[in-house]
Amino acid sequence: MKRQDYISWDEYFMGIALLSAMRSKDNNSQVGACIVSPENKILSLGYNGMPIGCNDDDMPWEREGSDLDTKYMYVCHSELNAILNSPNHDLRGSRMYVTLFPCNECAKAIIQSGIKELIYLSDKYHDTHASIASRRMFNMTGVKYRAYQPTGREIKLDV
Ligand SMILES: O=c1[nH]c(=O)n([C@H]2C[C@H](O)[C@@H](COP(=O)(O)O)O2)cc1CO
Ligand SMILES: [Zn+2]
Repeated sequence: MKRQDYISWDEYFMGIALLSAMRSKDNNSQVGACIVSPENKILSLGYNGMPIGCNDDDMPWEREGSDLDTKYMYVCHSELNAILNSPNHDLRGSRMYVTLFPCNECAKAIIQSGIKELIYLSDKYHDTHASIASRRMFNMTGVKYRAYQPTGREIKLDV
């Protein structure tokens, strides 16, 4: 009989999204994304970070202050990074695992790239206009979205 204690596809890909998030330099929100084909092959990964060539040590990571001195002006969201990192750029019909529900800007990129399903972990900005706008666009365009169902399984990495 086959082994029964294996992790599901959802646990596998959300786990990889969480691992990707651990690369983030953001001290408040670490976000990771994993894009997967209908055949369950990983197409791309991303996490929130500064654009390539912008030195992490020279960029602001603050949340407050004058616009130009906050991270928001510069940081590239995990979802956009995952979309832009995909080698062949054909994401039609794929699904995205992301550790935080996407903002409206990422929602636009998700829709335009043909991603058809979104599985998210945290929804901590559920009531913000950005999240409301994302849901509005997903509903209109038929992009399915669902909250990841935690299994309670602890996955420990000791490397
Ligand atoms: O969908 C998202 N994807 C994503 O990568 N981010 C990033 C941008 C910032 O680095 C951080 C949000 O910062 P904060 O939670 O401190 O406002 O998370 C934020 C969102 C949603 O706000
Ligand atoms: Zn975003």
